[in-house]
Amino acid sequence: MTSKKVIELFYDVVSPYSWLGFEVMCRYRHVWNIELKLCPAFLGGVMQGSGNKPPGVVPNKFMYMTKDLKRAAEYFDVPLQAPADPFEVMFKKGSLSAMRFVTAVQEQEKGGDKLVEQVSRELWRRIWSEDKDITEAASLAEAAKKAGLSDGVIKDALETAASKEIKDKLKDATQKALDYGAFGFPLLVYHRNGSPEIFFGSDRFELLAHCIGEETESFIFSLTTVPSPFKFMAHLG
Ligand SMILES: N[C@@H](CCC(=O)N[C@@H](CS)C(=O)NCC(=O)O)C(=O)O
Repeated sequence: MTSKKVIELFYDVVSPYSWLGFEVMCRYRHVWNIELKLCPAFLGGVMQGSGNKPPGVVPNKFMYMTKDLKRAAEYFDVPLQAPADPFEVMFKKGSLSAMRFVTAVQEQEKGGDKLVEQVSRELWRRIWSEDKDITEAASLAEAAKKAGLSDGVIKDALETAASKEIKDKLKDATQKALDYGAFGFPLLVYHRNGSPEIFFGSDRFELLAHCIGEETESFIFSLTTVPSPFKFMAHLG
């Protein structure tokens, strides 16, 4: 039995704050005594199921988020840049097919989550760094190829992404987030003695560290010392 504390991370690649939360948790899974479970889900379903509205539809929130994301991306060292038309990207095109694809990759990977981690990161990079499409099959395949998936895995994932099994799996993950009390993403769920405690957003890490018994001070200082993969990848071109 693992002595590690289990933390689930619910996210959607349409959500820029999820990208920040995802990168920080992927870095800290190696520093904290935790087992991180990646839980791809559908933010649109969480919004609908919880009766919430995307923050971007309130003009002042949209303006705040635009600035806040810029400084948070710099702080967390994530190459996040808003697309030219965030409304089209987030609300017209959306992420349903992309999240089904990520779910299909996760299903194929059974047990591990390296491919899910990498393919999620490449999809975020497309939408939230390079202003590229994530709805077409060719776009998903390109992201998966960049993430290091083999042609066979990509072909299978594209085929199964449209199956009832995968659609239901994504629905179940979304419902699970709602059952925990989600109203937005990222959602972190810490299982404290078998009882789930939820944290919303990428700005709750100090509190999470405190709750899981990790040193808050070391977290703050090591924010800049835990290597960001992006610096390393920049050298690779
Ligand atoms: N303060 C949070 C904001 C997170 C956030 O706005 N997430 C969006 C998706 S990108 C959301 O689901 N918002 C729901 C809400 O604000 O009610 C952070 O810094 O991470």
